Amino acid sequence: MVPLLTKYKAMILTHSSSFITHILSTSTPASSPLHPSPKGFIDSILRHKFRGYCSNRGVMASSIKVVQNPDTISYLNQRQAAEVDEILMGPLGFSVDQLMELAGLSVATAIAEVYNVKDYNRVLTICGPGNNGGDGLVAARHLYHFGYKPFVCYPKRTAKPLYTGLVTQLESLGIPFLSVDDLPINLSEDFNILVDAMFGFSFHGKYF
Ligand SMILES: NC(=O)C1=CN([C@@H]2O[C@H](COP(=O)(O)OP(=O)(O)OC[C@H]3O[C@@H](n4cnc5c(N)ncnc54)[C@H](OP(=O)(O)O)[C@@H]3O)[C@@H](O)[C@H]2O)[C@H](O)CC1
Repeated sequence: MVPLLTKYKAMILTHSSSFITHILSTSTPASSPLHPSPKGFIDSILRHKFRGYCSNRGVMASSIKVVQNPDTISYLNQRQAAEVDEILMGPLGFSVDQLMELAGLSVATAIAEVYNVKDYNRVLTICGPGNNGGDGLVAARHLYHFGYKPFVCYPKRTAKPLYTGLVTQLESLGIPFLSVDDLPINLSEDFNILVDAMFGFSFHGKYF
């Protein structure tokens, strides 16, 4: 299961998200065709698009390197992920909401490809206060449209229109918002899938 998730993490990173999707179920998911080589996809973006762009325009991005292991898994660290976003939102002209929509849709698509909606229906998305949390709100909306039963825990909200709009869209679909106190101690009792959208590359402090 871990390699699958890591592959998707790599794929999702190409859409500027450092999302990690955690699957709580212990049973093995049904296999399904994966996107051909996420590693190749991310390599091609980083090597050709960004580096090509940067060498043309003199923008420094040479510090972006894809770390690969022999099992064709690619990783970006925190700084590299932030650097990809800076390029996307700077010289390449993508907007935050455009990237957020792609990130959330990528997460929902990855889940739908690996975990069939019949056996893995109840999805809890835990959303943090920043853009990573916004990615999670978008993912919950797409999961609903894919036939899943999403639940959202969004304890620290922001009043910015981008986020209030995402919340309104979820409320209009009747997607339940749960407080932290509503959550069971053992999440796997109530949910099949947990989407961790708490923090992305702006996390500071220590992991524990
Ligand atoms: N171009 C973009 O920025 C896009 C990014 N995308 C995704 O968003 C994240 C990065 O989003 P960002 O808003 O910069 O930050 P985070 O979501 O990682 O979190 C910032 C908030 O988290 C709080 N924070 C950080 N560390 C802690 C901590 N240890 N304890 C409590 N709270 C913490 C932080 O609070 P501050 O008080 O420090 O301000 C912020 O509120 C990126 O990874 C992508 O996944 C989108 O895809 C769209 C484009």
